[in-house]
Amino acid sequence: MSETIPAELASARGTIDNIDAALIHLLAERFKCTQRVGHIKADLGLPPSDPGREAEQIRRLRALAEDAGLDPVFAEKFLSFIVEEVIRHHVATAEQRQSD
Ligand SMILES: C=C(O[C@@H]1C=C(C(=O)O)C=C[C@H]1O)C(=O)O
Repeated sequence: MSETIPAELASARGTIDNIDAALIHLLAERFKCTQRVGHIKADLGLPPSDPGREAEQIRRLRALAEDAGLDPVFAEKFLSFIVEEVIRHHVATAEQRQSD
């Protein structure tokens, strides 16, 4: 089915695609950084998760979201989704270290 997309819609979608690409690159850099943290923790025998640090991040990101006009509940859910994955990686890194 061929349909003509209005120029304004195509332009908005182009911006969405650019933002999504930026998000993917930002997430990739964040995960490279948390991977380093995972190795440091494994070296030092620190636990994979740090609930105190997470509470501080939630407080900070909720405030940033409110200032930016983003739903703070969504911001917290988004952070928790990412942190859950990071902790899974940290557990795997620690287990790998123990079996080496
Ligand atoms: C990256 C860390 O490990 C975990 C993951 C966090 C994150 O992804 O921001 C924050 C706290 C920790 O539960 C850390 O301790 O800094």
